[in-house]
Amino acid sequence: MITLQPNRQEEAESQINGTGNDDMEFGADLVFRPPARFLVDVYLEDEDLIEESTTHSNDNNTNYHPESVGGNFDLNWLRDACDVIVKGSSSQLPRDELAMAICRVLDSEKPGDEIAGDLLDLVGDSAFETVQDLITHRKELVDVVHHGIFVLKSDQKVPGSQSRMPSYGTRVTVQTESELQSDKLRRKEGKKKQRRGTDQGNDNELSSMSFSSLIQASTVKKHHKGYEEVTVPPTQTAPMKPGEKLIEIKELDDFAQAAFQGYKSLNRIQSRIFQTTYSTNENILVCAPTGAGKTNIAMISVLHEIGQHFKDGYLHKDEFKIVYVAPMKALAAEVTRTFSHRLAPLNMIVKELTGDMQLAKNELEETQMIVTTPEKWDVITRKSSDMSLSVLVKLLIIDEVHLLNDDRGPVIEALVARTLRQVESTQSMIRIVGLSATLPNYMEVAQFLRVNPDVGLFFFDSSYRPVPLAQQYIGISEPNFLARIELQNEICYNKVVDSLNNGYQAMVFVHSRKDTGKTSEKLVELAQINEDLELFKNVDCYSQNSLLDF
Ligand SMILES: Nc1ncnc2c1ncn2[C@@H]1O[C@H](COP(=O)(O)OP(=O)(O)OP(=O)(O)O)[C@@H](O)[C@H]1O
Repeated sequence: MITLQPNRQEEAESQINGTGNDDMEFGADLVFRPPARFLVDVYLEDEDLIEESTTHSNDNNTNYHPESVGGNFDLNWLRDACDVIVKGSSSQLPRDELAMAICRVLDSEKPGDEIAGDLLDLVGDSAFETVQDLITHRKELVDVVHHGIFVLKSDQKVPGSQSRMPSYGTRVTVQTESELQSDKLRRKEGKKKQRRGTDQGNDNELSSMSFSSLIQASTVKKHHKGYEEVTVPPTQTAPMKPGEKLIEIKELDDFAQAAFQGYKSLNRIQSRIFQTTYSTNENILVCAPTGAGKTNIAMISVLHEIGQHFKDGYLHKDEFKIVYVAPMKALAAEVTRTFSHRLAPLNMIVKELTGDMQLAKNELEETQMIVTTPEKWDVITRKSSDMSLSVLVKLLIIDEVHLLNDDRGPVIEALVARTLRQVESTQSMIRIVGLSATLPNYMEVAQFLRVNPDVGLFFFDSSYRPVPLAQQYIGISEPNFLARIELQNEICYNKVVDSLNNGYQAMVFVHSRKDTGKTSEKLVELAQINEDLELFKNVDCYSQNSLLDF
């Protein structure tokens, strides 16, 4: 049985990211609980193989729709969904025509509730659940469509570049009933748009493209001799919302500005969480992609705590302690350095307390911010005999809280539980700030940290990355060991050269010190053979090691 119920995560996300219920897209608050799923094994570049490897558990049953592979709602998922619909005869259009028509509807400027009708017209009532998915994942799909258009357009701009799709013979314009229907639909959409006087932009581009070229352009898998390359395109940056602005450092209190020397403004994520983090005592959980600037979020919460103890222009340092739990000793050392340096103008003493760095009793007393690891803080707080330290803790920052799901989870869980018990038994306030990478179950983690999801939960997906991230994965299938290493070095060399030619730098990580020497020798050898040595010269600093010194 299919159950539709309000999706708490979507609901929370819309609140979190600042869209009120009024702006919520139709269907965004509904979650699909799937019936028994069937698997779709997708091989991206080879059409024949796709046909062979796409398996359905029940071809006669049209009342189901494909689950996304690995949670990705991309053009491959759309093609599979259309395949199911076409096989179930609920659409007159052939699969790719249907997929393209859906792309055009999704890419239109209409709001969610309006496109629902258009989508149902296209796919038929029996594919209602697919329409739900299309609306819920509209942004992801539109992003890949735009990426495909971009790739196709840039291919066309390269002089002499060949079309990615082979062309077969002459085009014959014999139209079937379904093609006529598709043309009619396109004309209807065009007329509607013209009437509205809207810019046809991508829509025109989409009309002149075939779905197969679009899917190829946004293809994630390429097959080369001896290896495969999987490309994950970058997620488009979420546009600024109306009224959204970056908070300038000069707007902060004077003492807070001292900790942000060298910064001009908070970034988007920091600006979004600023009010709750700096002006309230709410527990917070921030889930954001790597490199999003979570250290500064911790800093804002530290500054809030400092602000609480600034009285008559004097910081009452003996009234409070801040504990920062970092997942590893090396990170604890780095955090200690950063905070120590940045909080020095406020006379704050920041010390590391880990297995490597012990603190004497008097050192602990004069420290305001303790940077520790989960295990160390667990040991310290377990000693109920010595509560003098923990009673002074007013702020507990837990970095990388997603490790709750890891081996270290039970330790983090224990220290959070102990903190919460202390809050209850002493009726004193200890604010908890959780920082994490993007978590799928952020609602549960928020609940565990006693974060009010309406106020203190902030979830930012990869569209909020300050620098969009494109990823390429290469899998070498060459079975012979030596040939594999040879090929690996060649691929590495080509990637490095591409990067340097584009004006970027490149960093190569290998497994061991020995491999470092070997790999750099190989890169130099290849640079000599290809007469690329100039590219590897370190023009900025001759004295430092360059690849050619190896
Ligand atoms: N407001 C800002 N303005 C300019 N640069 C910033 C700002 N905030 C952070 N950065 C820079 O962004 C980079 C990433 O920040 P940070 O290391 O805090 O990210 P993170 O989210 O903690 O990443 P990770 O998940 O890898 O730990 C750093 O180089 C930092 O100096």
